[in-house]
Order: sequence, then structure tokens, then C-alpha cells
Amino acid sequence: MKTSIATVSISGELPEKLEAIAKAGFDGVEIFENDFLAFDGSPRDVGRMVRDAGLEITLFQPFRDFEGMPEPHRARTFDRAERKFDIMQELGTDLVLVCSNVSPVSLGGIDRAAADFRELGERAAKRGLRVGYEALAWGRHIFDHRDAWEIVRRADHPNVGLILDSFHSLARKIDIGSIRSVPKDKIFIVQLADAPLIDMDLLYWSRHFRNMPGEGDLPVTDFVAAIAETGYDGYFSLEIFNDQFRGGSPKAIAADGHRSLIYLGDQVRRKSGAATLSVAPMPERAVVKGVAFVEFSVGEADAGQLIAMLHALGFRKTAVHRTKKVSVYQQGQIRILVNRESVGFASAAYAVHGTSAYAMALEVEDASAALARAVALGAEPFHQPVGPGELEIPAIRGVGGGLVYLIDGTSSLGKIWEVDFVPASDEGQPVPANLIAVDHVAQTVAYEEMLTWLLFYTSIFEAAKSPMVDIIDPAGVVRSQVVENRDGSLRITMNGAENRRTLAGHFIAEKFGSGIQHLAFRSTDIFKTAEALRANGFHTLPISPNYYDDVEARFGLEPQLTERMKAENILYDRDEHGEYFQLYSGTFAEGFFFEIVERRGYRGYGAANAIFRIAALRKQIRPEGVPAT
Ligand SMILES: O=C(O)c1ccc(O)c(O)c1
Ligand SMILES: [Mg+2]
Repeated sequence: MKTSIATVSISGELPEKLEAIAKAGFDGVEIFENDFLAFDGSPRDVGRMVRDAGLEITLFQPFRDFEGMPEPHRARTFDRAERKFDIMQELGTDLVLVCSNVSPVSLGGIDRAAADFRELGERAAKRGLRVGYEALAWGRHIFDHRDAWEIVRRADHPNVGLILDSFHSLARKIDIGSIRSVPKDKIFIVQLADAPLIDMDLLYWSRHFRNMPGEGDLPVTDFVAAIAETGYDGYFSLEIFNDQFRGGSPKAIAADGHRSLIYLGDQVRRKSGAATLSVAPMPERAVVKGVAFVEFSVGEADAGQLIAMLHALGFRKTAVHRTKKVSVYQQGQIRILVNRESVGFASAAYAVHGTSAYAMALEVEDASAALARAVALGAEPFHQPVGPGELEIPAIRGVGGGLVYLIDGTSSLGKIWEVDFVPASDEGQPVPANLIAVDHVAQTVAYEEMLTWLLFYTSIFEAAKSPMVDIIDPAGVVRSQVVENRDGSLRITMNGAENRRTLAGHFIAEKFGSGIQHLAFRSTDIFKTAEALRANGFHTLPISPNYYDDVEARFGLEPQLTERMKAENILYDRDEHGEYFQLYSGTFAEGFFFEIVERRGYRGYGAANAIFRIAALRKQIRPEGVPAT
């Protein structure tokens, strides 16, 4: 699969864009006229810069308002075209993108447009150039690729072809089966973009909300599968107009773009066996069976606070590492590792972020296959020296630079607890609290990073995203999105903070970056859990009494049940599948907290309760603007 991206997709000055694009692994780049105009060098300089970066210019664009013009406009558009051709020759590209006319003075008529393109094709041919026609979804007369194709077909000129852009076709829900009848040599290039489903004006949607394939809701995979069936083997070029990306990091956006294309190619290959895409085979998305452990980095001085919290939650120390200062606290299938090492990655993580859940381990079917897939998709593998005889667990860098370990039960990794650890007994004897598994891992990230991590998780692991939910914090909005697999053994919630004053934003600011902000454990009986927690001296997060009046009325609950929930600070929610109960710890370590949930069939995350949880937690953190003491 030959990959390309339009310069408009990325922030920065042209040289910076090109560097990021080349570094991300693209083969080609579309030069947007404005990026070229804003640059001080000549077209030759730009061409040289692109080639020096190891890239090919896939096309020059856009050329607007061309076809169907009445005189005297018509003569002028041809003059304009000749000027563009001059630039293209100096740049060193042979393809120009002509987007369908939006001018109110333009005239309709397929044969008129075809005649214009035939003449343009003649002029282009004299210079060895080619012209590609793209139907903008909001074109005045042509807004459907089927009509654009009819014009190209009637123009009947070897130097005139069709440009397909997934956004324009999918935004209008045009039957993509129609693509299959276009001969592959008449498809000059394919542009790709996804977008979230938002009901709005097509032009505005396109110019501000496009995103990388896989990040939005459009069926881009089906679109590419239809193109692959024609035998098309040219470039797939990302053309992403997105306000957020324009302000983002060039390197990160380019890397996301490349990952999205590799992932897309892989999906299409699996779906249709399309050989023309020639994407390197990689293992399938890794099936996650659960969270095997979560590891905290702590300092000697503050380890006690975390351990006291774990004890209060009913965890007991069951093992210690053979050579490292790492203890395992266990309950049900949950393992929490407490790392007090003063060298290595955990200690570096502690130095930057303080006490934090810097690593999680996902149990997959085949850890080395999962690692191979992650690396094929551009994830950064992580290695750290291990002691003699100890296992090296495959790992990749995840959110906030933290680690995602990959372990399985089939390789020697399944013996990690026997090989690297020795049993230990706990001096404390807390009452077990019916906690059986990690229900979900909640990561807080900057809003701009949400799509990056969404693509990271969903491309590597067998998991899907849920619709984004807005959570109202008294200091702003926090966007929340879930990545989960079908059986719920992988549940990651991501909260994107737009400003520092929200609870999530405070966490990022205080922790110097994104990371796991809370861990939710699943209980088999939350009331029994609450009882055990009380016996262990656990402090549940106090919830406003007003909440219980409302929840009783809203769901028609028995007053007896509401009373019990109120006594234990348990929150309630319900969906079409069942009921949900939640309770929280207070915060520690600059905003970290634990949650306990009981699911009685319920599939959500209690989003409606988040506002009450946030209000209660806010009371515990320092008042805004007051410096740490
Ligand atoms: O928004 C536009 O005008 C525009 C221009 C060129 C394109 O290729 C496109 O898809 C959109
Ligand atoms: Mg386009």
C-alpha cells in the first residue's frame, strides 16, 4: 500500500510538516497550494525539499471552479490552469486535483463539463501532466462521484481521470458499490478521511471535523474494499481538515495518520483478501482476556499510603519479587504490584509523576503476536534489563509514556508469578471485600490526545470505541470515551480534559502528564463489600444526600434500597440490560482514586453519576489556585 498525506492535515511550517510526514513512514505527500504559497522558497526548492525528505509529491491541489464556466470566465480558468501547470512542472509532480465547481456563475451540463476536461486534458498532455477530478460533496452541479465519473468517462482523455475522496462519498451516503465499475487506470488517486457522525452542514463538517480512518464513524474500510476490487494499486492519501490537528504536534498527527492507513490496509486485506493493497501481513488484533496486573511506582516515603489503601480494600500481600523491591497485593483475580525500586523505569516514572499506576498488563492469547502487531502499527516497544533467570515481559509504551505489558498463559510468561516471585505473607489481615477483577481502567488524557489513544487501542487490540459522552465538571467539560471488547474483559475509559481546572485537568497538571487516574474493581456484592471496607477502616467518598432523593424518584427504587445505598455512599444507575452500583475512595497522590462496581447485567459506566462523583472529589483536593504546601 503506497501511503501519502496532504500537507493540510498537519500543523507547522512546510519544512516541519515534511519532516514529520517522512519520519512517520509515508511514501508521498500532497502539496496544498496554501502551504506552498506561505513558504518562502521557489517551487523548485519545495520539490527538492520533498525529494530530499525521501518523499514523492503525489499531487498538487486544489484547482477550484474550473468546469462549466461561461465566457469570459472560461478563458480565464484555462489561463489559471496553465499557471498551475507551470508550478507543477517546477515542483516535479504530474497530477493536479480539480475539485468540482462551487461558483454561482458556473453552468451545469455533463457534456459541457466533459468538453472542458477534454480540453484541459489536451493542454496537460502537452506537458506530460494529468488532471484528476473530484466531486466535492457541496459542489454546485457535481457533488456525487458517479457524476464526476460520467464526466471523466465522456471527456475520454488519457490524461483526465477520477479522484475519489472517502469523505465526499460517505458523507453523502453514496452507494460505494458504484466504485467497482470504474476501471482502475481511471482512478488517478484515492483520498481518505473519516469523520465523527455529526449532523451538520457538509462543508463545515468536512473542513473542521475530518479525522484519521478508524477515528471516526464512516465506513472507510468498505470504501477502500470497493476500491481494492477494481485492482487499484496507487496511492492512498490522507486529506484531513481538522481544527484540532492544525494545532497539534506534527509528529504525533503524522504518526497517527500512518498508523491509521496501515491498520486500514490490514482490515481490508482481512475483509476482502485484496491482494492489490500489498500490506505486510501482521497478526490479528489481539484478543484481550483481562487485566493481569496494574503496577504502581511509589517512593519509600509514600508507599505506606498506597499499601494502607490496598489493605483497606481487602487486598493482601501474596508475593514479592525475587530481586526487585516489588510486592504483589492480590484479591480475587486482581493483582496490584507496588514497585519501590530506586533504579529503572518505575523509579523514573515516580520521579516525574509521583505515586502513579504507570503500567498495566493485559492478558492476551499470544503475547509475542500482540507485540508484533503493535510494532507493525508503529507502537514503541519497551525493554528493560531483567535479572538472571527472570522473564522479560513484552511491553509497549502507552498513554503518557506508561507501559502496557502483554502476557499470556500459553508461553513461559504464564509462569511469571512462580519464576519471578516468591510467596510472601502479609503482616496485615484485612477482611476480603468480594473484589474479583479489574472492571475498568480509567485513563485521563489531554483532550487532543484522545483520538491518538483510541486508535492505538482499537488498532492493536480486538476492541471497539463507544460514542463519546460529555461529563460536566463544575470547572468545564470532560469528554469521556470507552474502549471495550465484546465480553467486557477489556474496559478502558478515557477522559479527555480540555482545561486544567477540571478534576481531570488538575490530575494531568499535577502528574505532569496523562495516565491512569482511577481503577475500578468489580464486586460480586457491593453491600457485602461496603461492610468489609467499613471493617477495614476504608473511607468511602461521601455523596450528597440530595442525590438519593433524586435517584429514588428517577428510577422508582424501594426506599429501603435507597437508604442502604445512602448509608454506604453507593451510587446507582440502570440501562436496558440491568443495574449498576458504584462506590468510590477518596483521592490520594494528587487525584488518584479507586472505584468499586457491581454490575447486574448493566453495560455502561455510570456516566450520569460522574457529576456527583466529581463534585464530591473536588471537595477533597486543594482549592483552585492554592499552591501545594
Ligand atoms: O474543502 C475543500 O474545498 C476541499 C478541497 C480539496 C479537496 O480535495 C477536498 O476534499 C476538499
Ligand atoms: Mg479531497
